Amino acid sequence: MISSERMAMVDRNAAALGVSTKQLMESSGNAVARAVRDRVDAGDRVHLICGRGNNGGDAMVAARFLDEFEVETLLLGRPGTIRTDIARENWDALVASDLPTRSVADSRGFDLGEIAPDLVVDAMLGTGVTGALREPEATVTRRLNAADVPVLSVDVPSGVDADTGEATGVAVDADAVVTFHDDKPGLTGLDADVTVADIGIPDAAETFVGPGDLLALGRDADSHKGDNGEVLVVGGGPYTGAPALAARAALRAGADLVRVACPEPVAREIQGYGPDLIVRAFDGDHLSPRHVDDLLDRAADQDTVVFGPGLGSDDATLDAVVEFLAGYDGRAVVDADALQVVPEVDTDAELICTPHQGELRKMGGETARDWRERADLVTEFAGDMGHTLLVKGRYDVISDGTDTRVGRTGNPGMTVGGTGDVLAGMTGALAAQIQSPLRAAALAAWANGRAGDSAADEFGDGLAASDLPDRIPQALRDEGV
Ligand SMILES: NC(=O)C1=CN([C@@H]2O[C@H](COP(=O)(O)OP(=O)(O)OC[C@H]3O[C@@H](n4cnc5c(N)ncnc54)[C@H](O)[C@@H]3O)[C@@H](O)[C@H]2O)[C@H](O)CC1
Ligand SMILES: [K+]
Repeated sequence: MISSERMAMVDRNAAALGVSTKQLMESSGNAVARAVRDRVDAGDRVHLICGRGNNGGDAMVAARFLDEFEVETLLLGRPGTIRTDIARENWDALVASDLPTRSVADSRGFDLGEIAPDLVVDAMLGTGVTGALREPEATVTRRLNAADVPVLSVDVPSGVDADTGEATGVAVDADAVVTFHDDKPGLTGLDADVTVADIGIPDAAETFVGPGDLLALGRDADSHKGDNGEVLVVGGGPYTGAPALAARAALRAGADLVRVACPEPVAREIQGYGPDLIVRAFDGDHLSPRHVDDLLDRAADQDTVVFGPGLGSDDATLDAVVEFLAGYDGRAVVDADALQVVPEVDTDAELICTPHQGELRKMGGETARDWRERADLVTEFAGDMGHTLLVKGRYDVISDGTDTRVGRTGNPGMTVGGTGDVLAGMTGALAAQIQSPLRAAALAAWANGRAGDSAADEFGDGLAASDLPDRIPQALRDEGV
């Protein structure tokens, strides 16, 4: 089962792996042809009704595979209004091959003819539908539903929302649907005969985080201050640089406001990093239980809290972590020394834990050399814990116990101290902007590795964690393939 949002990410990841959307359309069209052959006999009449998007494109490909039938390909709209290159190229190929095509500017030109065809292929719209069907699709749909002709829908019956199965307006009442790659939630309730066709998308497009996962980071143009998240970093103690690295990474990953709660000596140092960070010191030189109530107040109106960079593992500090998590019910990234107490804490918080493999074992998790084995172990442990895990390694494994992704970016130079703080800060910022903790953590792992790869291009194994934050914006851009 796959959502249309996730399908778009997987499409993009497939393209980045070298399997272009045009190749996927060719496979989709071939799958449509196979579904046609399952329903009608050689010599029968088949009408393909095409929209102006890639759903239409699928049927334009299918038309090349259906020589044994009497096929007509009908485009709803003028060829110049076909919206994608790959659909238009397939339309042009039909015209150039002198295969029977017709295009109608509106529904007046649409009729099923005196003798209705033996099968109509509905390729007007698929996952690209928005709102109630407009003209000419609406009238064509009504005529189709009124006619007594078998209908095979491509990917989704036109007008039906692939995720919900609902239709805002009219929708094609399909007898059969051939959908691609994986079943769609909106198809389960339909009384149509649904076939799922494999269209050659490599599993890697789903398993490995790629540029498609950036689609989770939709940035609406009119977002204003506070929309892209407020992050509180709680860190510092024996280590002063860690909270600053995490905070700068959060800023560079698009958080609007980043506050740092840290011991006084650390605050003085971070103040030196300039005006971008709002620093709130707490007394003493390490986090203790007496600080927890005030921290819970401050955390209450933040989108995410990044807990742990540089806190150290003093007993009082770990007690404070337990008390904070027991009293916190928001979203938090937990990193470094704070991680070891997570399994014992009963919390309503939505946690993203970012251990390396040593810290995972300290939490009671198991790890393995082979990343596939590690992925299974991490998935199981995340499920047991009820939190999202991002386990860092040559291959990062990210899981919420149900879905699991693997990050393959990064390089050995990143074992230098501090890259984990950058990752924690970026995870906090993305988790403040993306609803799914798993998607936020997967994107953070992938972008952190890309920032590290960019730093390694320049500094080799001499890269420092402080080289990473400024490379995050580029790492979060899809430079296309
Ligand atoms: N990996 C895959 O699953 C692949 C799927 N493919 C097919 O691509 C479509 C999605 O194509 P897309 O171009 O994004 O959108 P559609 O063709 O579904 O529809 C867009 C088209 O429809 C118009 N439109 C949108 N809403 C309405 C409306 N309410 N009324 C009228 N017209 C509407 C819009 O203007 C566009 O013209 C997917 O379903 C698969 O069939 C690819 O083949 C590749 C791989
Ligand atoms: K369709």
